[in-house]
Amino acid sequence: MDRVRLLPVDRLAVPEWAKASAEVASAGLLRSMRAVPSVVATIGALAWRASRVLTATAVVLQVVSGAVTAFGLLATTQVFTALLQDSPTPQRLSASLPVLAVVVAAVAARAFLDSAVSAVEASLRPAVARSAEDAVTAAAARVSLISFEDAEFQELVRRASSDGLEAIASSVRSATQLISAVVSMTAAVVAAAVIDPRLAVVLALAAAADGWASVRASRLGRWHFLDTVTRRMTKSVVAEAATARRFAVERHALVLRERLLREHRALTADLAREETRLARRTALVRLAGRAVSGVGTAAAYGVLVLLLWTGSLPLGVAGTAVLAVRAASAALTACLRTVDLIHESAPEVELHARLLTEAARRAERRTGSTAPADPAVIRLTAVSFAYPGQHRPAVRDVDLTIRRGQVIALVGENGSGKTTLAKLITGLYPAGGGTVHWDDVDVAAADPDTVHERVAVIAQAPAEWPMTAEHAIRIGRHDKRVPDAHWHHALTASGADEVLAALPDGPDTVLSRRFHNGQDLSGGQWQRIAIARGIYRAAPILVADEPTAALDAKAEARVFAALRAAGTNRTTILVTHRLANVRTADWIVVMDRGRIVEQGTHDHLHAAEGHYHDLYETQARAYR
Ligand SMILES: Nc1ncnc2c1ncn2[C@@H]1O[C@H](COP(=O)(O)OP(=O)(O)OP(=O)(O)O)[C@@H](O)[C@H]1O
Repeated sequence: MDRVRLLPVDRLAVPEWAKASAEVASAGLLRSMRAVPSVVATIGALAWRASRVLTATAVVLQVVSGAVTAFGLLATTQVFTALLQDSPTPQRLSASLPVLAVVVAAVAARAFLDSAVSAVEASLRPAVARSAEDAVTAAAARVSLISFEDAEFQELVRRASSDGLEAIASSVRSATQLISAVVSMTAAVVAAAVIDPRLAVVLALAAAADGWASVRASRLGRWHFLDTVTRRMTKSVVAEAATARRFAVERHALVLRERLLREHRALTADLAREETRLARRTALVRLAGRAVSGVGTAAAYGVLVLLLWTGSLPLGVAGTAVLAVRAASAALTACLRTVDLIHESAPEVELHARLLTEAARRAERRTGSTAPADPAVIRLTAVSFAYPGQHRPAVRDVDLTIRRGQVIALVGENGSGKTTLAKLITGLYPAGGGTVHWDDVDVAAADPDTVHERVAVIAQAPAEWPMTAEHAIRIGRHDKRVPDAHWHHALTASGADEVLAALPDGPDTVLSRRFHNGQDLSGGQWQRIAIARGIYRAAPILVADEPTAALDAKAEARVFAALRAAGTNRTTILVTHRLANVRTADWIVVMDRGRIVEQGTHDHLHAAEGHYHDLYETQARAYR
């Protein structure tokens, strides 16, 4: 069997987000504890916002529960003291009965309060999750368009909406458990200290070892996660390549299925071996923890016996001490575990606040200034633009004037900056340097919605809107009633009329294969729908970015005729490599490596025998 490696697993770098786990894995208990207040505060604030009543109820129940526990323990001392009196048994029993009833009532109350806390937490968790999810979705939806080009921000959105929300939901439980454990422990320690302060020391001894073992085991789990994270990611990439629809045709045609399966199996076996190794090491650590804990508990009881022996602790009090030791031990172990869990989820919980802050910074600002409804002149002055995280500008030092009603063609080689320039002209992307004016309004200072209202875009890779065919066309003007003359024009000019006629339910056909009666379209059919959507939007500025790349010759001719026929009502920015179609454009702008290298009419540029002439002649030769 060949050892298939489509990805160089051993050389893949651990992603940035996973590195936070290394920090958690190497942290000591004190560092873990320092992470707790901020997580508990974040969760508390989210809970308070989600439901004040439930949050307040949870806190009150926890405090009452602690008070009842302490009270119960103190009352137990009375029971023991009554039982251990120097008198006949029936008398001792009857003397202890009233306090015994109090102890039983305290135990019952504690059980009831614990259930109530669980019930409140069960209602609070989904409420917090819902409110956090709503905040994340709203924040991510309201950012400016350019934010979607920023890979780091996109990664933050992705992680805050998956890992972040999960961590918040689980931290609600951890925070409740931590508070519960702290309250129980405080109750036991307070009760012990009231009886005899030396007992408080005894309690700490007994609980420490078990807590150490549980923290150590979870550290092992985290190192294991770091060791295997790139292999897990590779496995999921391979699984996707082996099963996802978007790879299906090439997967079959390239006869890749068995290779992918073999790689998937090899990775799965490798990870399974690591899991087994981890399970073995964890079991050993837990065993060691139990052993040390046993010694700790023995030491605690030893101290108790010593106190009894020396007569410095009455027998009745010692009985209560045993109960307090057990309660505190369980509470301290739970406490350490939850501290560890909270520290572990801290980086993910923190994503929530980070996303909200970052999204607020990137939110489309409202300036109150309105873009002109139908600009007569669009003027770019020394415009430059670099994509987020890129040093090299995609567009540099562009000066350009466009007049209403013109068809402007942007031409040039792949990557020369045509699409980017079209987005700058239409105010979809903000200029990094220089200015874009629509009449006398600086587009950067106008409310983005008022700018977008004036623009229709036929994108290079149009969105395949998963809705009915009719709505996929109407979506840019859903306030208008169809059918009207404009609707028919959009359908016939784009050739979408033929697409609708061929669909099983016509315009009502759902364009998504996720639904049983849904339908997918061919590339050219999707493009016709996108062109119809662009024309139907009837905006004063239309950007058509490679609108006919997937169209047949007849449909292409129809579309270009329609774009040219828009007349003085519409300014059209046409990005295309089909130079035969730009001959009739009013103005041709030739781009090379982000700069405008030539501009003019076809005749003028062709006669100049420069860059445009070369591009044009190369294509024309192929037809001659
Ligand atoms: N989202 C992005 N992030 C980073 N760089 C980008 C992004 N989109 C485009 N670029 C870069 O910006 C430059 C201009 O790209 P643009 O898409 O404007 O070119 P184009 O002329 O429209 O190309 P094509 O003819 O291939 O469509 C290219 O170097 C490209 O690699």
